[in-house]
Amino acid sequence: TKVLQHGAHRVGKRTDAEMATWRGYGLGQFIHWGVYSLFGGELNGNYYNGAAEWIRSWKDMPHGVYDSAYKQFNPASFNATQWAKMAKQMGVRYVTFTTKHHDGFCLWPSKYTDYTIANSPYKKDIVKQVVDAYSKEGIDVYLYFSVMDWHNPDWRYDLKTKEDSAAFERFKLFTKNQLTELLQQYPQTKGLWFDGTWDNSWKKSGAFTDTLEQYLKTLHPGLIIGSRFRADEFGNRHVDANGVLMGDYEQGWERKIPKTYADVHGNDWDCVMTIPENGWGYQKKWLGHWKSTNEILEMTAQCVSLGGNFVLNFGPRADGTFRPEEVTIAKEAGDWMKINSAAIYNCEYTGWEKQDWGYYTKKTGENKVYMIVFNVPVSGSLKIKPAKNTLVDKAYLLTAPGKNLSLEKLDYGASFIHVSSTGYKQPFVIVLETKEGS
Ligand SMILES: C[C@@H]1N[C@@H](C#Cc2ccccc2)[C@H](O)[C@@H]1O
Repeated sequence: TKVLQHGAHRVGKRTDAEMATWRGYGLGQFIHWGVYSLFGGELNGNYYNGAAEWIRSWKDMPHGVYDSAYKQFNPASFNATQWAKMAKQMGVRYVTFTTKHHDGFCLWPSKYTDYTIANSPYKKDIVKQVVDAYSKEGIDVYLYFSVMDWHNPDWRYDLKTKEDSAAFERFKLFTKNQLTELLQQYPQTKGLWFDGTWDNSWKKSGAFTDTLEQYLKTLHPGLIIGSRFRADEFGNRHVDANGVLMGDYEQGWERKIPKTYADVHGNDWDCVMTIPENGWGYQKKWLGHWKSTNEILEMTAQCVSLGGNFVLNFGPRADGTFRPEEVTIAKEAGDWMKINSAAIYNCEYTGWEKQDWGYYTKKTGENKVYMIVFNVPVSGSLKIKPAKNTLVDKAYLLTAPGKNLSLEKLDYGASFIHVSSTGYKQPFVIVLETKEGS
């Protein structure tokens, strides 16, 4: 292993209370909202075929048109309390909200640029309203912050000249100042979700990213920052030159979910996911397939079964309203969570052999394993194979705790649980009460 000055400063998971809370969230919400929401992926009747929040980078989008659009940003229907109540009803336990995306527009009245909500017709501090409303509903708030800032003239993709370096020094100070004001003005914030850190300029600033992360954590003890923030002194991101994760959790699962537990390398992690195939900001047209509630519930179960959290993105319209599809998904997912959240909240990876019917989760610190069943075979026989030295005492539907299901012992430590083979409209949960033994 190499001796690194600016690699990971901890091997293994954080063991403090704040991180234990994060680990148990299970389900979260992402919200992408900003100037890009005004366009919804469209300009003059033509549709941008990329992610709508990247429309400023579209060759058909004159930068002047985009950069003056904030003068139309005036979300008359924005109601942070309604957003927070929709999220509460859905059963999310944390929200990640865009304070500033790649375009550089700040949804808080930053002192360090004029390109902020304070100079829009709306004027009011959106970040404050979101932080206050979600915190009031008991939902923890994390602030998304894009380091890459297309609006700031000192931003550089690479550092090739002395001028580049001089400009980027100014940019690094600007970034530190903005992060300081976010943490000081919104102290309820539990963590920062960084993005736009993939360019050479940032990869060449490993020492700075290390110092800045330590500064932010001193300013805000317990702060949670994922692996997308740092670079080590060799420009490695996420994991340092010794292969050790830099950050409090693995933050690479964007629109993808690990297949096996081995894929997460024993780290904490979350998956952030769009409802359409791609696109985080509001899109007038959802291109291609978009996920049903049952697909979203399956992704949630899959993530929790592998020790992670699932974070679903919503892209409100410029006026502050959500698409009907998003409202429906939040309601339907929430109705399922109301009945079944015991199998999602404060649950972890069981280590039991994965079966085709669905996913196992395990309540942290309890002798309870949950089967979240998505695929009942035509036989109606659900095979289970508990981990070594684990016996199943009894099995019952989460919704019918008093009625034990029949457990038929098989060879090799396996058993069948027999259920009806038809009539399921949505996933259901079976509780296995376990004890040690062979
Ligand atoms: C959380 C998501 N990260 C951002 C991105 C990206 C990206 C950048 C380069 C190549 C592919 C995807 C998206 O705009 C959204 O904010």
